[in-house]
Amino acid sequence: MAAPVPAQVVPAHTTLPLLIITGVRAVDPAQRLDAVVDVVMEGGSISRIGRGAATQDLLQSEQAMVVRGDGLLLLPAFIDMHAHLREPGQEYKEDIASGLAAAAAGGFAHVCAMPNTRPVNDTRAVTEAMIARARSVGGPALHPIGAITVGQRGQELTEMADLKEAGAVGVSDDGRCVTSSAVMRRALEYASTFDLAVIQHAEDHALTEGAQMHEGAISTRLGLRGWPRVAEDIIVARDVLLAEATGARYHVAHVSSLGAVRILREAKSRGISVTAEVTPHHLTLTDEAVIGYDAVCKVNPPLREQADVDALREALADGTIDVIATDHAPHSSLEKDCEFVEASPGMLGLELVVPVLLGLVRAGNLPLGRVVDALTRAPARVVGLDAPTLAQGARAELCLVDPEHRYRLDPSRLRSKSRNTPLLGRELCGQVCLTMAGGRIVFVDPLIEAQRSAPQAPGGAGS
Ligand SMILES: NC(=O)N[C@@H](CC(=O)O)C(=O)O
Ligand SMILES: [Zn+2]
Repeated sequence: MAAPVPAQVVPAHTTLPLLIITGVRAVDPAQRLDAVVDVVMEGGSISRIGRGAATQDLLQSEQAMVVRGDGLLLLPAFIDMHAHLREPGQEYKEDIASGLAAAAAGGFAHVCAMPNTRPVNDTRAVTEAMIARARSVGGPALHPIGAITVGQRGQELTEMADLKEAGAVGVSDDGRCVTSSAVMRRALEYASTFDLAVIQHAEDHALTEGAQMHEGAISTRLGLRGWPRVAEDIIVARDVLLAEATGARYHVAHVSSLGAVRILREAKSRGISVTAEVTPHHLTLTDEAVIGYDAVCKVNPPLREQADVDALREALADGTIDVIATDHAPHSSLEKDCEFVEASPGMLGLELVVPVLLGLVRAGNLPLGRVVDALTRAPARVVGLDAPTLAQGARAELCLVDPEHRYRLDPSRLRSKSRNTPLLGRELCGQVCLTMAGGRIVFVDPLIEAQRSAPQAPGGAGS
């Protein structure tokens, strides 16, 4: 049955008329799905999913491209609600094209771009320019996040109505904290009239002046100025009170401390409208990584202690932390191959999410379904996007992953323009083989393509 329908014409990149993935383990928390199925995509949408969905007729169709899914995982494509793509203004670190290429290679169909660009994205013009640039590039969709305050200077609110109309999906002064309680209160009130999430970079700057890393035994030993946990906790506590007082939606970026987790848990139990995100690096690394003064491990907020890592994992597992976001923060060798105290904070994230998080799943720290939810439905709710899903009829936005593929991370593999990750040269396990966004293929791993594109049925290799 089910003869192939004529392919719809979809602009840019590739939409295969008939793409079939057979016998793949599909995990989609939106449908409570975790089963081995066939998935049939026609004209960029999922037309059939289930056991035996790939009928002989379909498999033998002239147009069919068949991928054997045995041993692979099929997931809804991810949304990153926190990435720094550096365009406009710092294209030597990253630009929208390289950032979106990195996102596609990482399994993402949607990327939210933080506004700490040059100029700051605090106007309709910058928001529109970023979206236009991303459309011309193709690939994953870009959703700008506008600034909360003009120039991210923490004083005067931006024209949020304009930003929203231009396509911004949230507001943040990320990189800087909105430290004034009065400004934060007005920001929450104003943003809530447009249903924009206010995303806080929680750092009491008065407590972090000159800070290089987490404040603790290791910072003392290394003689580096520390950023104490309480600098994060104070802001989260204050903002929770402001969210309660205003009834507005509040989101904490890159939570790193066990104190912030405790405050968030209590706030949620009292029904306050707060959400939070954690990065893969804060889920896996501690301040011990800084011991060799390697600037690649300098990041804001800083890598903390094992007790914080444990609290973050637990919070993500129980839903106190909603979202996994990369905080992809590319920097060139100019900002990183220098004295630790001179280096800029930040590390890459987009291309490393799958191996890092599968490591946690494999070690029994987090269930796979929760990880997928935190990369899809949870961020979709915060920024108001439709979450990718593997449901029948849905536009194909998915990623195919080889969870057992082992490799050493070679810098030449990275699509990002920058190289600032402590994982370079490390052995990783887990590789994205294929990403689809907006119904189109936006990434195919060349190695895996060669291994897997052999047609299964006569006349099967459509192109
Ligand atoms: N995370 C970082 O260490 N750096 C970010 C800013 C930020 O997210 O605070 C950057 O833009 O480089
Ligand atoms: Zn930040």
